[in-house]
Amino acid sequence: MEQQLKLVIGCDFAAYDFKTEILENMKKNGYQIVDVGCDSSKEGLYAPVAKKVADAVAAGEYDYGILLCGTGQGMAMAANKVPGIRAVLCYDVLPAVLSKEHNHGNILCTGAWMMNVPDALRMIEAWLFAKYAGNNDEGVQLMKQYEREGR
Ligand SMILES: O=C(CO)[C@H](O)[C@H](O)[C@H](O)COP(=O)(O)O
Repeated sequence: MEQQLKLVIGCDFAAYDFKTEILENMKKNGYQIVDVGCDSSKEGLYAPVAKKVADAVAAGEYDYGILLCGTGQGMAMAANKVPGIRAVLCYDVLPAVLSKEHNHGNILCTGAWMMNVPDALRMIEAWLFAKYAGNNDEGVQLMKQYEREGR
C-alpha cells in the first residue's frame, strides 16, 4: 500500500456521500488524504473544488488528487484547465492503470452515479499503485510542450 503518498480529494454535492465512504475507507487503510470539500450533499459545485485540487496538485502540495461528482465529467474538464494537470476520467481498473502508466495522470476523476464504493476503491488503489513508465513518452512530453507554448 502506498501509505506515504500525499493525497487530496474533493467532490461536489452529488458525490458527497460517495466521497465520505471512500474517504473513511482510505483513512482506515492508512492513506494520508486531505479532504478539501464540498461538505454537503445539498450544495457544492464541481468547478471550484476541481480548481482547488488541481491547483494544489500542480503546485506540488500533493502527489495525486481524486475528484468525484455525479459523472466525473465536469471535474475532469475543470481540473484539466490548470497547467500541469492530467486529469483522467475512469470507471474501471484497466483504463485507470493505463492512464497512469501511459499518460502520467495525476488526478483521477470518477462518478458517484457510475460506480459503487467497493469498485471505486479497487480502481483508486490500482491507480495509486500503477507507475508511469518514464519520461520518454512522447505524448506526455508534447502535452507539456503545448502548455509551455500556451496552445
Ligand atoms: O456530474 C456532474 C458534473 O460532471 C455533477 O455531479 C453535476 O453537479 C451534476 O451533473 C448536476 O446534476 P443536477 O441533477 O443537474 O443538479
